[in-house]
Amino acid sequence: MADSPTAPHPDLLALRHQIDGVDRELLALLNRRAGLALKVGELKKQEGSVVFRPEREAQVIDGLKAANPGPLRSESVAPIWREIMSACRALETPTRVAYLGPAGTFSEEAALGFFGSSIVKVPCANFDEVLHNTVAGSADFGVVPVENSTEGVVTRSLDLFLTTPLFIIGETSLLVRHNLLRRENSLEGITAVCAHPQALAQCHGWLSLHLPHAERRPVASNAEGARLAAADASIAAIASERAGSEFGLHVVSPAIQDEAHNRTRFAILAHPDRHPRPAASGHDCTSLVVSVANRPGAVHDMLVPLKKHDVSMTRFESRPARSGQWEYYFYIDLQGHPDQPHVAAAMQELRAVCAFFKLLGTYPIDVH
Ligand SMILES: O=C(O)C(=O)C[C@]1(C(=O)O)C=C[C@@H](O)C=C1
Repeated sequence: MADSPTAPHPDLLALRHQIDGVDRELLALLNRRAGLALKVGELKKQEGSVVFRPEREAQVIDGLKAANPGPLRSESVAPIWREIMSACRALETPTRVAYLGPAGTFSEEAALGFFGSSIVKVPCANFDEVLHNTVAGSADFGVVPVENSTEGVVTRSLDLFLTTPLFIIGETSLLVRHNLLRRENSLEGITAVCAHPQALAQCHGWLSLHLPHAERRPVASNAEGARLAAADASIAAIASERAGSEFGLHVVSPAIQDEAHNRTRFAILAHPDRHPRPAASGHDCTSLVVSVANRPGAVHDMLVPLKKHDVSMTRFESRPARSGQWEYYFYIDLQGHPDQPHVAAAMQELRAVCAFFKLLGTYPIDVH
């Protein structure tokens, strides 16, 4: 039953009074924490070391999740402390993050989810520009999508990894819900649907069923599609709810992606000259790209060191080397950190059997 505006229940008033008291205590504690982070920041400045430590943040969250007595849900712990640490980090130094813009993209959501909202946003026109800004130093970190659970790898990102001097220092994954957005709250009269090619592909089944005659028009980002839909009532966009409110559009149909559990995984990149490789956190992933000679058994030989040293492979992806010789690059994720002797030994032996070997990064596994 709805609250009566005139006579709130006396117990409700008493409970709210207690909540106000707890909030004041929390605020005092958060400020005490912020004061300590400021001191850490001073120390780091003296030592000339970097502020953002993904492995430390992962350990803080892991530790709190393990210690959480409830009733606060365990999955609430990570987002709350990510925001707290984001605010503390911002007191130490600004964190400039490049991602595929404009406002309202899933890349922006991934950047905010990973770094928290106390960041300086550097929205970019495409993935190449994200990497360029991060290499040039106009951003401290770059965020790019790597793979989607429905559509597979984001090929442009993997191809860029091959040559970039940047290093992967973190990962984050996002549940991607696509919505059909439009100025009018109806499906009538839609002549074109504008979205990023990945989003169009992830909603292929729904579009064929509900808008079979509408043109599917690929654009640079979903937010760009939303911008076009805001300017023309005959255009619909596929984008997040956030993009919808950003551009004043109706959610005509929510969650139109063909897979209910459609997730996209993003890599967080930094320049190794300005950011050290994250130390081992205890739950780490190491990403490599390798190639082997085009001869029988070469791929098998590549896997032998991993089996020998008991290193799990969590991902194995191939991309054509574009040599015209049916040669491939293999993108491999290993469980563990090169500071662990068995991982180091496996990597050393793997390197010896590879024609090409590049360490893409080592980073804490995403914690939810
Ligand atoms: O422990 C540190 O190194 C800090 O700077 C503090 C803190 C935090 O708020 O807990 C903030 C930023 C770092 O990324 C890690 C942790």
